[in-house]
Amino acid sequence: MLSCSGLAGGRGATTVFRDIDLTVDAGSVLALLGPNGAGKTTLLLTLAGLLPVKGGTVSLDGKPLRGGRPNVANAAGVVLVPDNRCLFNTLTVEENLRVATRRGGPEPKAMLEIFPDLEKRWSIPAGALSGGEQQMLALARALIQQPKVLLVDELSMGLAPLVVAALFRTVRRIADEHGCAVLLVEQHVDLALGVATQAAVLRRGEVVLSGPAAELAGDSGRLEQAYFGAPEPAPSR
Ligand SMILES: Nc1ncnc2c1ncn2[C@@H]1O[C@H](COP(=O)(O)OP(=O)(O)OP(=O)(O)O)[C@@H](O)[C@H]1O
Repeated sequence: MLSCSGLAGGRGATTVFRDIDLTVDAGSVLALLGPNGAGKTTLLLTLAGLLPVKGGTVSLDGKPLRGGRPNVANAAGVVLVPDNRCLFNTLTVEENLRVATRRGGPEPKAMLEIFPDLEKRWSIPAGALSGGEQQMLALARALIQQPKVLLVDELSMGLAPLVVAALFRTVRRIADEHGCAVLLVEQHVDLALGVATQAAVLRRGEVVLSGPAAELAGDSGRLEQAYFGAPEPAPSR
């Protein structure tokens, strides 16, 4: 459903990633892994239209998606859950959802089906929620927009592993039940591979390893090498 080919992007005059070929099918989760500074967030922001495309193409359902236009990407069904959540902290849970509703789309209450824990927090400001609840709200605010493609950046940041595991199960449910193509940027490699269909490792702006998530989960050696590069040869005496 979402694919990019030969994609290059970056910040200002700096190219951060290049030659990226990725496809995420409807109903599947692609875990985008890699060390700090590899370019994962920059790639997500580019797919969301928040940073310009410097080369290559992005397409959605086979149709080209013009780069550098967040409103165009969003209207086409690409929705970003940013790593800092970007909630309206002084608005209530319900109000945060209401500002994201679409004409003819679901009402805020419909989100309780998949996020039942938000019900007891319905009328309090988003800024007063726990980190896990805020992340639920950020996901619910994305889901209410009926995304075709969900771009999720470091859902786990600052959260306890048990909370992260529950959130990841919800992400998988969103892919399964809503048919979204999900691109999940994550540092918790094991948790991400546990819910992903496919995975790719980005290092220094290039995809250095990709394949079925279950296959990569069982091959820590290849993953480690993709993260850190080939070991230096031992110095000869
Ligand atoms: N606002 C910015 N202005 C200029 N360069 C930036 C900016 N943000 C990030 N960069 C640079 O872009 C490169 C890729 O950063 P990016 O945040 O995309 O990596 P990442 O893989 O998401 O890493 P992390 O896991 O640490 O968030 C890095 O070299 C970083 O220094």
